[in-house]
Amino acid sequence: MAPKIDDDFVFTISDHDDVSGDDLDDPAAEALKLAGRGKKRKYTEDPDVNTTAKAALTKKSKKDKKKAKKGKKAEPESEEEAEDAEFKAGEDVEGNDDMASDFEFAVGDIDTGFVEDFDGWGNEQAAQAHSKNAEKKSNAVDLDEIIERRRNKKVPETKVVQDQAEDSESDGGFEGFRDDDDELLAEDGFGMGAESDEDEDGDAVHKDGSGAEEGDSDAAGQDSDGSSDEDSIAAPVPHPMDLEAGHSDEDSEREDAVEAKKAKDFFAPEESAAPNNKKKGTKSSGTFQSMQLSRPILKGLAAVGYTEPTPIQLKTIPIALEGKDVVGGAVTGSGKTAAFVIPIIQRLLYRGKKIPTTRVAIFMPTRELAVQCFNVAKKLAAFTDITFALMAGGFSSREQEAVLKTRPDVVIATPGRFIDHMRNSAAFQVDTLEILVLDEADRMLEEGFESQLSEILTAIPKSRQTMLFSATMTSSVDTLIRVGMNRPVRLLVDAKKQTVAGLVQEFVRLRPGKEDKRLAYLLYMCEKIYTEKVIIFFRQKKEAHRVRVIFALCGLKACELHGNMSQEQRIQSVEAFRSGTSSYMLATDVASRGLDIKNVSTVINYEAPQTHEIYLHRVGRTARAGRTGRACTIAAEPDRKVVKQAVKSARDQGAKVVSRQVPPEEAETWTKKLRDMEDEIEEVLEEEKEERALSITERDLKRGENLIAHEDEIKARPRRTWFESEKDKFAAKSKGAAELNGPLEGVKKEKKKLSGKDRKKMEIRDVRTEGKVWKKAKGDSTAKPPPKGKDGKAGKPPPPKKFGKSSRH
Ligand SMILES: Nc1ncnc2c1ncn2[C@@H]1O[C@H](COP(=O)(O)OP(=O)(O)OP(=O)(O)O)[C@@H](O)[C@H]1O
Repeated sequence: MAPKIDDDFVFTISDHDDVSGDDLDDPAAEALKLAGRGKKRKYTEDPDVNTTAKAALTKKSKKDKKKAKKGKKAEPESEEEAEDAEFKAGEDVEGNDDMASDFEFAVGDIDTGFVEDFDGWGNEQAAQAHSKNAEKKSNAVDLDEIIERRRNKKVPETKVVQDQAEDSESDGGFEGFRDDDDELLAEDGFGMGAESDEDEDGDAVHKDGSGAEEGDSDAAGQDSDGSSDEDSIAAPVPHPMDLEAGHSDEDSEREDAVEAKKAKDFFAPEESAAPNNKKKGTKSSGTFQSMQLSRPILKGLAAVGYTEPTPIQLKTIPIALEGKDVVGGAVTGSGKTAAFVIPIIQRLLYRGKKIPTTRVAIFMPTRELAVQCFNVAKKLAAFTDITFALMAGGFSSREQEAVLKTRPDVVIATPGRFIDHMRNSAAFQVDTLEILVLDEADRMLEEGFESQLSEILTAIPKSRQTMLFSATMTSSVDTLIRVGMNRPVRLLVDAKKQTVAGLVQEFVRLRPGKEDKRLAYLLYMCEKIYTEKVIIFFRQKKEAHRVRVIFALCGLKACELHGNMSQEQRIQSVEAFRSGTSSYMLATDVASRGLDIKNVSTVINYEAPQTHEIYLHRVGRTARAGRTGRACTIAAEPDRKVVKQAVKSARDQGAKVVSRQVPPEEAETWTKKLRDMEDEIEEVLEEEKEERALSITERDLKRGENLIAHEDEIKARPRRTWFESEKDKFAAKSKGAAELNGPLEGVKKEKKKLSGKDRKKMEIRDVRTEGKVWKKAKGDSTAKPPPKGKDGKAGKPPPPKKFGKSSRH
């Protein structure tokens, strides 16, 4: 795989990066090239592309930074520093990734031991490590600093904005959340009467499928600089259900019957799966104590405050303890992580200890989730001798390699980094794996991860135990078969209740013609109603960033979380939000799954997500673990279908659904404020862009210097191999995003065959050009270099691998 850094992102409609498409064969040469073109990049860099200057600047003092700005060379202060920066430069070059490729964390930075306030992140040390100072150091461009500087410079102009904010507060006063704001929704989910003229119009528009795909600009990798108000309008998109036009009820009934037959053959019946458990009767089997868990585990559970198992834990643990394959589904925040971690720990207590062996691999789709799971697992196993390793992108490969040498019992990984180690870390053998877990499994089985999973599944033993979990677990047998499971037991808890009981779902309707009020609505709600622990989801990174600027100008404390940020920035953001330093987290769907932050009071969908599944994951960030919470979706006409689905499913389970009205005068006030702020917003964005370009130039310069100084050493290093080229990865991401977000504009409404062009694209993706492979044990088929051609260059690559279909099926 090409850059090691973003191989494992959850790609949203907005997470397509600008990729060069170049496979970098020679890191040193490429770095020198980069250094040489530093100046050019200054003008070509997208401002939204992350602040990659961190690597060179990480170890630099602020003084150095200023010097560099004046055009002076920034000398490393010590040999160690030079070596460190040089090493990072080398890593960066391999990745060639302007999206945060150049900063790596030591695992120790986030492996924070034990904290009192357990929230899955275990991040007290992280908080220290990423104190304000550290934040300044790592953020090449500090948005708050820019705004502060501007404030100091232009006191009178800023005062206008502040005065207006004060006015609005005194006008309306702080209302907080009032129940009388709510009114029960009508069937269409908009609370306005399903039969009104406007609704009919709206439907007509939707049925026509008219409307441009504005929101998809990122998906096409065209995240242009020119933000406009229009960008904030949710892009009308054809709903995936529309695309299945032509499917009659009869067809789907037939399909259901076929699927039911397949399921009957594929899954083991749940009742017979855990006979021991059944015999015990419900009362005694309702506790952790009755599950025959060992004392160290019970102590671990007590330490984290888990007194009673949640329903999914109650169902899963006894079956998983028997070594059976499991497909588990339960609503968000219902404790799925512990449901697979507890039986793993219990089983490992009885492992042979003479030869340390890596026996378990747990896969997560994002780095944050890998970190989160790592911390939960360590906490639960605190009273055992079981060892864990975190192998997520964005952290130091070398540190991970060192940990792998100790053969940790459990490896918690993102697939991309796992493959990287499979190929390049001599110490890492995967043929000893006995248990495989895919968390957020439906996502992991989507196309973006297909080729990665394929490679992993062909390399690990077929005789393993396999467990799959997700809140929106697919039950498509055809999909599950690809994982090579052995008569899995399907454990669904509250499968029909797709959201938790404590969640109130709220919808704000953007009537036709008022779409440009979206941001005004958001600001009104954030200033007056939802003021603490609010996650706001955006479809586009660019929009999330722009709104962050606006929030900062309005004095609302916000942080961002999306794929344009380095790993360090992402962790800082989550920490700032968790600790309350930031009241609002402006995120893309990179944060929609799994993230477990305590006491998130509200999730706001700035634009409705494009599928019901994504809606469920997003709103699942609040009302977790039996708590209450609100989800508020600003929805326009094109979102009608997703809103309808959400309302229907909420009603079916008797959950509260309300409609919120934004007072027109408030919307007007904010619209005017935003209009007045327009110039300033653009200026801040421009200033930020300039600072970023400067930082990138500095970094490239520094990289070039380091490479010249350490050229021999760098060239002497063995070359790493990557799973996919940038192009391959981009193609896979596009497919993943299409799967996640629904098809793009122009996709025909009926299921279509692959065009020649599409087929070619897929072939290109599958036929990967691999570099030289090194350091791998004999007999490892994945490590064989491609045969050389006549000219001595790498010859035809091996044929693409298929999913590891088990012979058991
Ligand atoms: N038995 C338990 N008792 C009390 N709290 C628990 C228990 N099990 C899990 N929790 C808490 O519930 C919260 C949600 O757990 P977890 O993150 O595993 O949910 P999830 O089902 O994986 O959610 P998602 O679908 O969003 O990934 C966590 O804060 C966790 O600490």
